[in-house]
Amino acid sequence: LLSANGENWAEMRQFTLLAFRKMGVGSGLIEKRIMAELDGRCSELDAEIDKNGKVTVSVEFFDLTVGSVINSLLIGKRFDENSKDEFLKIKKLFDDSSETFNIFDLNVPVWFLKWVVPWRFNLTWNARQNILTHVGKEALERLEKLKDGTYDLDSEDPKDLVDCFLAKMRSENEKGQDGHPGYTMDSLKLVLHDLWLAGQGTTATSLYVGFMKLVTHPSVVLKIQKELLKITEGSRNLTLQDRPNTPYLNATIAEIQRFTSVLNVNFWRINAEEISFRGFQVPACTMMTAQIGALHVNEQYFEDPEKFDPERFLRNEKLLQQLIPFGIGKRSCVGEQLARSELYLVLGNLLLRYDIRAHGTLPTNMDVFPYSSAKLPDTSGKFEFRKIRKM
Ligand code: HEM
Repeated sequence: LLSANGENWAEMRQFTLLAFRKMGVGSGLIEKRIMAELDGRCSELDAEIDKNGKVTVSVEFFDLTVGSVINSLLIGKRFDENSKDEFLKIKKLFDDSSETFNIFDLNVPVWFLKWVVPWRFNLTWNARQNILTHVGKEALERLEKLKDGTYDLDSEDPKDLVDCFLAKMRSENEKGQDGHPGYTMDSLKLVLHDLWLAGQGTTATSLYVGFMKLVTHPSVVLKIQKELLKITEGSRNLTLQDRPNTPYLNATIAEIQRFTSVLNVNFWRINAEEISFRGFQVPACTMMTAQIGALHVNEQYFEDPEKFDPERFLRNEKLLQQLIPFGIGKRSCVGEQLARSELYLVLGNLLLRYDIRAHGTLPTNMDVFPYSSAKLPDTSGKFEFRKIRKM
């Protein structure tokens, strides 16, 4: 999905979007999955609050919440007490490799990286192999169970993406020569790997950066809480159906996404024909990318871009169209709906349930590796959660 092109990419992208829809992305079903995960994580926090009156929360909380949602959507398992260390280990390896992976690695041939800077190549390679092994193990076990008859697929009610893929693989195999050749176990592992990778850090980083901004802007938090209390009367969770009635929360999420601008560069495009752009003649077949992060701090569109100001999106509703955190066009983010649901439900419901403050001094550096492929904030910041109301 991420690095493929042409027919196979198009097939896998279409499959993924369809599979997400079958599993309820874009409907109330995904809300159930997200809220079940959030409730599970919050009950751990509440147990600590019952004992000590407050709990200290680090970036791990967001990593585990988002990681569990994506893991259960892909391979049907959340990260609980027994498996969370495995997740945090894979995450650490991946974070270490992200620090070095940048535009250089995206541009030079793999053989060059392997021979000239093998340590760098191995860092990235090992991190990716770990994710592949983690998601691949589950897929292979499922296939074995299918073969020995101890598991059956329900293509109308798939448990996760592995179920969707295996059902599709079976139906394509049954077509013989006419079946699509892309549905193999190797493809499944790569699709799982790409979705796990793309769906995890992006959303968790946005939530972490969001709370970093919120604790330093208490007036924004008060406005959100007032808005949320008005519609929920403090007696129920916030749901996706509430979105049209929470303009201030929506604007705050937009401002958080503008600030986070997770990806420093978009994925590559190749122009099919020669184009003229601002006086430059760009020949056909040129690799190009857009810097979304640069657009999001462009003063022409976002006045005083360094200021955290959710109300800019309320003063000018058209501004939302200038914000493209998920990219645009045919290679735009396939996880956009899932990510939007997670940001809304997690941010909104945490603010309804807890009084959230900074714990100690917060780091100010929002991009420790400005030349890496993704924005990587200093994640040493911690928060203090105190209970406002039980849900
Ligand atoms: C706040 C969270 C997220 C942000 C900001 C984000 C951002 C992006 C951006 C900017 C792109 C490149 C778009 C382009 O080149 O035009 C992208 C692509 C992609 N994203 Fe996301 N993403 C997020 C969450 C997710 C999630 C949750 C998933 C999956 C579960 C996901 C899967 C992907 C995939 C597979 C692609 C490649 C699509 C393709 O090449 O066809 N993303 N994302």
